[in-house]
Amino acid sequence: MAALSAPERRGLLVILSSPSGAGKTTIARRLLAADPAIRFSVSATTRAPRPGEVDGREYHFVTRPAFEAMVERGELLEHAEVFGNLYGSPRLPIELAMADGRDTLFDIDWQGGQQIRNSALGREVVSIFILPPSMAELERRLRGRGQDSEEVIAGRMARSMAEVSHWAEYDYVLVNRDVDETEARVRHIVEVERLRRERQPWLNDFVRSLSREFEAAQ
Ligand SMILES: Nc1ncnc2c1ncn2[C@@H]1O[C@H](COP(=O)(O)OP(=O)(O)OP(=O)(O)O)[C@@H](O)[C@H]1O
Ligand SMILES: Nc1nc2c(ncn2[C@@H]2O[C@H](COP(=O)(O)O)[C@@H](O)[C@H]2O)c(=O)[nH]1
Repeated sequence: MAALSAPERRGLLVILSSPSGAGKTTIARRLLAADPAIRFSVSATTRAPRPGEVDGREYHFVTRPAFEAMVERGELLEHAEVFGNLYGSPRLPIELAMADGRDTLFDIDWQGGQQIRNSALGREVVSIFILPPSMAELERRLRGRGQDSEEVIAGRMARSMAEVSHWAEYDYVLVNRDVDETEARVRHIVEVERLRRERQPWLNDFVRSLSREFEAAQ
């Protein structure tokens, strides 16, 4: 009989969203370092790189016409304008990971989260919204990051409640007070979601084998 080509389990699409500065990139980096079974969806963006950001690692930095051509060719699973720049998740690496039963982590805004949840891949989505402990702390974190001008920080603070207003669309909501605690909670969520029955197709064969063993012992 031909070998089954289906993966042992379906890959998860883990979406992290939050107002800018609440800490999702920090949490995403820690999760990726701790869990080699999960890969990061490197977005395309028209935003300029921040100091230390590397093309192809944090983002694929592209021009607006190049981004628009990707949209035109259907190469992005979702895309949105955020803070005046375009951002989008390349479709091909996500589909390859899913076909292989590997998990993908997204650091995207609510618009992208909504588009992926409403796509054909929506059943595989686990969405997590991260809240700051307070708006004053959010502003402190944006400033403390030391990578954005006062004008950019003011723009992101001005948009923060618009992002927060989508919190109830997410499966899980965490307040990021302590980074170790938030990381641990996100890891627990991923572990538990991997154990959902529908994400373990091999269980059908396994339970059939238990049944055969049971019958043989009668
Ligand atoms: N629990 C925490 N306590 C204190 N500082 C934190 C915590 N989590 C993250 N930070 C700090 O807050 C700043 C913003 O975090 P980060 O860049 O991860 O936010 P973000 O949500 O990814 O923002 P953006 O949407 O702009 O990418 C960073 O300097 C980070 O080190
Ligand atoms: N809809 C999408 N949003 C994205 C994507 N990549 C990042 N983002 C979100 O944009 C803001 C700003 O990010 P920054 O790196 O400029 O601070 C933040 O909320 C990200 O989550 C994407 O592919 N699609």
